[in-house]
Amino acid sequence: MILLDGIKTSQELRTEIATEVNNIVQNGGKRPHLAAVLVGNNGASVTYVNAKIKACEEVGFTSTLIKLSDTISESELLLEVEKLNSDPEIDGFIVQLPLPLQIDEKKIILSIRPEKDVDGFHPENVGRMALGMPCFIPATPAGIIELLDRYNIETGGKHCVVLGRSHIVGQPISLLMARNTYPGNSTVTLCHSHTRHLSEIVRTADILIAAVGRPNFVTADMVKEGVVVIDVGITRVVDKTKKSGYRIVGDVDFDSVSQKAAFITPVPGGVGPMTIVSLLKNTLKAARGKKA
Ligand SMILES: NC(=O)C1=CN([C@@H]2O[C@H](COP(=O)(O)OP(=O)(O)OC[C@H]3O[C@@H](n4cnc5c(N)ncnc54)[C@H](OP(=O)(O)O)[C@@H]3O)[C@@H](O)[C@H]2O)C=CC1
Ligand SMILES: Nc1nc(=O)c2c([nH]1)NC[C@@H]1CN(c3ccc(C(=O)N[C@@H](CCC(=O)O)C(=O)O)cc3)C=[N+]21
Repeated sequence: MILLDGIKTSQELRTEIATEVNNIVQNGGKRPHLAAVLVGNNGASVTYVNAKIKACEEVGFTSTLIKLSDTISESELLLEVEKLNSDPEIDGFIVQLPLPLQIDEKKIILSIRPEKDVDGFHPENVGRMALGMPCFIPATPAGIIELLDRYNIETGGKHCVVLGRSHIVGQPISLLMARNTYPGNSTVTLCHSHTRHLSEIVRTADILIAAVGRPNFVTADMVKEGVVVIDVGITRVVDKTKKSGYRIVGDVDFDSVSQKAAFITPVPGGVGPMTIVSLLKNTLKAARGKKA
């Protein structure tokens, strides 16, 4: 079994990005600038946004964190987005999801300028991705593709089973695995809560991408020998032995599944760090795009 090490791989990528930032600055260019909007103080969201800001500092980006109250109205948040849209200093920005119930996420996503939409959530970017046109690919699927690529994992002609059809993970990774470039050219089956005979389908997977958000959902009896396993799931479970009071559990029962897998991502330390570095890559691309 080979561990798909997201910490090591993302560190390599961060070093590459930092080198490019240095080149830009030495040639008189401006540092890429990412802004993140955080509404409220949901524990996981605070952790992720802080991790994104820290990653920006590491590669030499400028970053701005905009913290807003969870009682903010939709129109107030739309105004914040508009400010970022029209601020020439900002190359790209994200609005951390989920948002409070009084705010319609779709409206917010639609209001983001596609050229600054480094999350790749705007319909223009989603449509472009589906058509294989230049776009921002959402960070989590982009990170998975990068990991497969860096470990030279064969994907052509393989059966890739995706668990979960969310717009931020399951749906885009299904499209990417099916497209006609490497990594891709897989035969994709997309499963969700209405899928029948899910275990039987998973057992036929050469590549399994799990994004359901249910701890230890995939067990060893459900996978075949030699499977490549990408575990996207992140669930916090109470653990009093930890200083934080919780530990993070993936969608895959790592201890048993890793005994049958050829490659597997750990949780934490797999897809998560790749997501963050992919956001940096998108921001670098946004910064470059403006010059062209
Ligand atoms: N590592 C990273 O960078 C990231 C990790 N995550 C994590 O990935 C997980 C998934 O997140 P996200 O994609 O936002 O998921 P959502 O919660 O939006 O969607 C979950 C999907 O799983 C499906 N599902 C749920 N239960 C079952 C079941 N019993 N059988 C089959 N399908 C099921 C749902 O089906 P249906 O559509 O029918 O409801 C849905 O499509 C979470 O743990 C999240 O924290 C998310 C983003 C990034
Ligand atoms: N607009 C928006 N864009 C997102 O990209 C987005 C979002 N909203 N909302 C939530 C999900 C989730 N997500 C993660 C990012 C990093 C880790 C990550 O770094 N995970 C670490 C562990 C972090 C921890 O300690 O909790 C790891 O897996 O090693 C996890 C999850 C981005 N998302």
